[in-house]
Amino acid sequence: MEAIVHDPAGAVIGLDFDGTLSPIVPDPAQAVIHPKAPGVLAELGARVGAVAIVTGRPPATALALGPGLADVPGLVVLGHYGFERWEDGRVSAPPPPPGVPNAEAELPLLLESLGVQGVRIEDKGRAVAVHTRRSPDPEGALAALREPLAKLADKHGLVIEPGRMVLELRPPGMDKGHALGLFLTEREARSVMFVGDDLGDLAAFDAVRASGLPGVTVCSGSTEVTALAERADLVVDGPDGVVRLLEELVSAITRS
Ligand SMILES: O=P(O)(O)OC[C@H]1O[C@H](O[C@H]2O[C@H](CO)[C@@H](O)[C@H](O)[C@H]2O)[C@H](O)[C@@H](O)[C@@H]1O
Repeated sequence: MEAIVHDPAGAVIGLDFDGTLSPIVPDPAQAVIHPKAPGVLAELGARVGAVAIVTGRPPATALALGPGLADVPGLVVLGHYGFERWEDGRVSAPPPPPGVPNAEAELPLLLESLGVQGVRIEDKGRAVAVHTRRSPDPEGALAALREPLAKLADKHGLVIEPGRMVLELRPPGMDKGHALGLFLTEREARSVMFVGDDLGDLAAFDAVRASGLPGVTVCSGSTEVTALAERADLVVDGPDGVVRLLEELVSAITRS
């Protein structure tokens, strides 16, 4: 943290979206960014080298669920685990993989045959997520789906990304660690902080360590996922705690 405060122009601040900047809610479409997050990110964006949101969401969705984010100075959104990039109002991305619509077409019949209740499909364009949070038995449904969805993903050249009451079928070849590592190199970062809450963020924690830069990994803590807290330098209390930490960081940079 000291390196970030003393040389903010060299710092990259990476943040996950759901569970980190946006509190977890039952319906993914109803998620909304913490009301104080866009403001504090704007303060930060004006002071550090770069602020990047690294998320499993498509960038357009993260921006729609985060009104005000588009005004954060220099913000970059690395969405779809890094496959899609939003910057200066423009999205760049490789062509969408054909495996996703094919797998998605098979999902309704597969879910029916498994008899799991209350499971929701989220069409994400270049990925498809199967959510169990609103099932009567979210953990049980997740366990019942793990193997059949892994087989379906494999059949269509996709991989499974596990998360908080969700299994996502997405193309291989990218993760948050790779995305963050490339971004740190591109920006010639001299320090880094990454904040996340879910299993997909572990790769970004690894990228912080692998960069060899002075870096800090922060877990947006929850009772749902404990693996991240065990690996983090710092654990804060969910999105409220993340916002407080960012406010403290802005104050420390301003004072120094
Ligand atoms: O990388 P992230 O920004 O953390 O995105 C990961 C997934 O987040 C979303 O699902 C999660 O948040 C939902 C809304 O709070 C919640 O209902 C769900 O249980 C969580 O898993 C999103 O819907 C997925 O597409 C993202 O991949």
